[in-house]
Amino acid sequence: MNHVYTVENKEIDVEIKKQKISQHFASIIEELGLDLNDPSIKDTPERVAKMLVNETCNGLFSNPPNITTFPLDKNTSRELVVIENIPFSSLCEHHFQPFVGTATIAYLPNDRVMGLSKGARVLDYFASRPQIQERLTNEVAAYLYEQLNAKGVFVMIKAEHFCMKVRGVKKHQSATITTASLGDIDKKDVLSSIQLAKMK
Ligand SMILES: Nc1nc2c(ncn2[C@@H]2O[C@H](COP(=O)(O)OP(=O)(O)OP(=O)(O)O)[C@@H](O)[C@H]2O)c(=O)[nH]1
Ligand SMILES: [Zn+2]
Repeated sequence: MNHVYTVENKEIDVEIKKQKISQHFASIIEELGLDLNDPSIKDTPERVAKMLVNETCNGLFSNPPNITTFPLDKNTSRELVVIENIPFSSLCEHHFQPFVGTATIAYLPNDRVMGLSKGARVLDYFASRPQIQERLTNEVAAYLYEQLNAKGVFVMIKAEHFCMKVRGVKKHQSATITTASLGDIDKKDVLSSIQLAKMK
């Protein structure tokens, strides 16, 4: 297996990255006064490094997914496509605590439609890096807008931040909603589509 990836023209050896992060995290554990020889803790530096590189920060060490698209023919709707309630988790760059929620992705096709799963793949890719929610919202919208050659793209994210739940202000119930609209799309049309679909 090749462990060297080229991201934005930079070669990254993820195995070396994991080793270095593991060493740094071992220092943090030691500094906290915990026993690195404890059988339950001894592999924690490696576990944390593996989690960061392979999972929660993997978007820093990999390239964005390819988007499968299909040409629009004369029998295919050219109207708004809305994919709602896509769950995700990401990492707040201020405290390295998770933020967790759902996204709604909508686009107005131009000449192609997107494979439906690809919106969720793009969300997961950009979510896998430390950041703020506003940037995540905009990155997902910008990537889809460019890749789909869409008339317009709208992304809405609703998330709970653990940095606000388990520490700091400790506001367990609050959620943050962020939106990004690019091109020719009216967020009111997206929201009324969602409302219409809920009507019995
Ligand atoms: N805009 C934005 N702010 C965020 C996000 N995630 C965390 N924050 C905020 O970033 C701010 C960092 O503030 P600081 O004052 O530097 O950090 P702090 O002293 O730990 O702040 P408290 O969380 O209030 O204890 C906090 O208000 C967080 O709630 C995000 O996704 N978007
Ligand atoms: Zn946060």
